[in-house]
Amino acid sequence: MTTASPAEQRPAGTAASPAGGGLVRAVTRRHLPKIHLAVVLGLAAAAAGLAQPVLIGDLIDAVGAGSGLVAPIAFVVVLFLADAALTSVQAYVMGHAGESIVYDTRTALVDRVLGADVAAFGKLRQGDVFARIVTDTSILKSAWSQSVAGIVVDAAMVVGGIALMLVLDPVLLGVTAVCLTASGLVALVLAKRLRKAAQQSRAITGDLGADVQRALAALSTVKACRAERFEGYRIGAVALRARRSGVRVSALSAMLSPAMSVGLQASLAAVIVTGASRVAGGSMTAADLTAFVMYLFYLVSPLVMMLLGIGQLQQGRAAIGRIDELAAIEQEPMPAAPSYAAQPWGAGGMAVEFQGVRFGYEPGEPTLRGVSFTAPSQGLTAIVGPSGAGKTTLLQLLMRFHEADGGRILLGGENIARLPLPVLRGLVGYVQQDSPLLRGTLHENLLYGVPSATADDIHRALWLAGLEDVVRRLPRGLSTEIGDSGLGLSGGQRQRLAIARMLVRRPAVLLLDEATSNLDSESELLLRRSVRSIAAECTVLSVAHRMSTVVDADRIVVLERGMVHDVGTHAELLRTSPLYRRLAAIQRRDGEQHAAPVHTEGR
Ligand SMILES: Nc1ncnc2c1ncn2[C@@H]1O[C@H](COP(=O)(O)OP(=O)(O)OP(=O)(O)O)[C@@H](O)[C@H]1O
Repeated sequence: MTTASPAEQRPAGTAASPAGGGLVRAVTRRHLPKIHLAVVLGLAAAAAGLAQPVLIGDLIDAVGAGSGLVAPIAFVVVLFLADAALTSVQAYVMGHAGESIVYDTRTALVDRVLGADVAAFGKLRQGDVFARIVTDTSILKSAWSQSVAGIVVDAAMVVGGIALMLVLDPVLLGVTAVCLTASGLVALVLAKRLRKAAQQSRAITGDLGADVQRALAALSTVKACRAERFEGYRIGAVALRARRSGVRVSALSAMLSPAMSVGLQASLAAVIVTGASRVAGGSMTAADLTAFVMYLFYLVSPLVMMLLGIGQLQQGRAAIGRIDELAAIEQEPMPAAPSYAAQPWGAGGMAVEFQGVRFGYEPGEPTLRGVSFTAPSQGLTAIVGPSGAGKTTLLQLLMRFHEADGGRILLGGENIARLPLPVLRGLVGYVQQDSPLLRGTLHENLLYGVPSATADDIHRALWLAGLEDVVRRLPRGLSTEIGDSGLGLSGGQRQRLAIARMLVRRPAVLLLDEATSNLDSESELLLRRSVRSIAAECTVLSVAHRMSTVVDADRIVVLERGMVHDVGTHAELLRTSPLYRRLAAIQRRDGEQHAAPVHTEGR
């Protein structure tokens, strides 16, 4: 086993991917060459487009003068073709850049979320996180990369067009400018509102994702409580808010381009009337008027596109804000190159020692108030106590999901605060309450996180967890598919599979959190045997729910209100610990009615 020094560990809040500076900006910077190429291609296409009215004006002059038409026609055709080719290549390059930005942002965001500090992640709504990773990032393509490049090209087209119109006839340009300025101001106001509406819409979409995820994650509970309609109405209400805000965004977007079109149509009417009188008065040629009107038409598309692009950019900025916010989530301290080699089978366990450990989830509200006890390097140590005593919290501190506020936790004599996280989590296996199984085969579940595990590792883990016979009886064996949450397996089988999955990793210490809460008597007996076998191989620290599992333990730690009350064997504690006797009595009384947990609701 090699370990990295704390200095090599990445401090919380900083990571390989930038958080504070804005993830999207950093990712976009990586793809700037492609965006620049797209802009250059777009500008070349714009130049080809802008030259067309001049050449068509020349063609009209040539027709009027009766001179040769072959060269002017050839120029116009070449420009048309060049314009079309440049535009399509530009669209492809831009699309490629957009997809690459979306891909890089998604993968970086997933890394940030997977590497997040457990407490920081716990404060987020999972559906909203999902919406940010999947939906908000998809907006980046159209609303960020494409619109930025599009705006640059369209703006160049507009500026170029206006310059050429100025050369052709400044008076007509003045008439055009008055009409366009009025509609431009309206468009700017609309764009501002659009940004606000888009921000709201993105936030409501996040709420919707969070609510749908909440209902789906607890579908059985929803059905058991006959709350389908309630959830339907609740989600429907958020969906209605999403619809309303989406409609508002669509309405504002829809008003943007007509606002400009009205200005253009008014300009066109004014230019034709003014231009016709200037041609009649001899101060302008018919060819110049034709070219001017063509420029006006040429301006329509880039102007409208530019305004649409600004609208999209506003929507994109709302998404970028949400993405950057998620990317800034606090990170666990991970070494740059995690290193851990699994223990060989039979290598034995590691002693776990809590020395005056203090911890509170909230400041001023201590959950653990100086916990001290030792779990020897082999055998089963059970932790019992009333509900809310802090049993699960103890295990989570040992996994370093949270950092202790005071005291030390030693693993094999080493302070776990000094162990790199991958090493610590390689040494300690944690089977939490309702350990989720993953959609896929039994085999995939067992190999989860340890693709290098051998067939021997798997068989030994299955044997220790008492699952060998169960798997042998399945027609498809380890290739049997299990659904989300392990649908298709009994509660006991699910739990033992979760334990086997941890055992494949060959941990030195196995933490079982209320691993027998779901089991019937037969499954529980099987599991008790398994735990005994496992305890012969490594340290087992088990938050026990039932007296029957505690009776076997080599050592029982009785926890109450965040403090160790007593430590001993079952027989010793029955003699010496009033609290333990009381817990046992409650369990016995309940057990006569039905097999119930060993803990009581806090006192
Ligand atoms: N993420 C959290 N944020 C804030 N408080 C928490 C959090 N998790 C647990 N607590 C609180 O910490 C206390 C100890 O919780 P813990 O889950 O460790 O108790 P426990 O002994 O395992 O209880 P049980 O037997 O009911 O599972 C409880 O008062 C609980 O409400």
